[in-house]
Amino acid sequence: MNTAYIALGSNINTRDSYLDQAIKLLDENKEIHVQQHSFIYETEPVGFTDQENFLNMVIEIHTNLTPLLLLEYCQFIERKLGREREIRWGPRTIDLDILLFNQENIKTEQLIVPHPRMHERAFVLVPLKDVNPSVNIPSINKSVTTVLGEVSSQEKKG
Ligand SMILES: Nc1nc2nc(S)n(CCO)c2c(=O)[nH]1
Repeated sequence: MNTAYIALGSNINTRDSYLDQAIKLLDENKEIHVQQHSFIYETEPVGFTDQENFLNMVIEIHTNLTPLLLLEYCQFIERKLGREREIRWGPRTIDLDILLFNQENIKTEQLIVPHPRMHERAFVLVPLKDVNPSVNIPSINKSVTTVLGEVSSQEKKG
């Protein structure tokens, strides 16, 4: 059994509903068991800032799927929930990013794990610590507490 952490985000329309639907679809897969989920955070967009605020969260799953099969299923959920990839960093109904897969380092065309930008994303690190306060993030170049120390207070929802 593998343990993986997935970051979810949405900033279009009924954001809460998209998060709920994505978690439901993950749990409906008999090879995926959602173990825990974080609080839901309202966060200002980083990167491409000319867009609506996001709702972000992180979940822990147990799965027998390989990393690439898990990625394929996450992409299936994004398509099913109407993810348009018009603007690369633009608004999205739902976004699922595989953050960690066991303690593995994975580097393929389709998938890099640990997620390459998770180290600088408070909207990922804060909910990740909700789910597993002592999670080890391989090759982090900044202590999580340092990044968290920089985090302005974020509104907790849910
Ligand atoms: N706050 C926030 N900003 C973001 N910018 C991008 S791109 N994204 C999508 C992440 O893959 C986000 C996000 O999920 N939350």
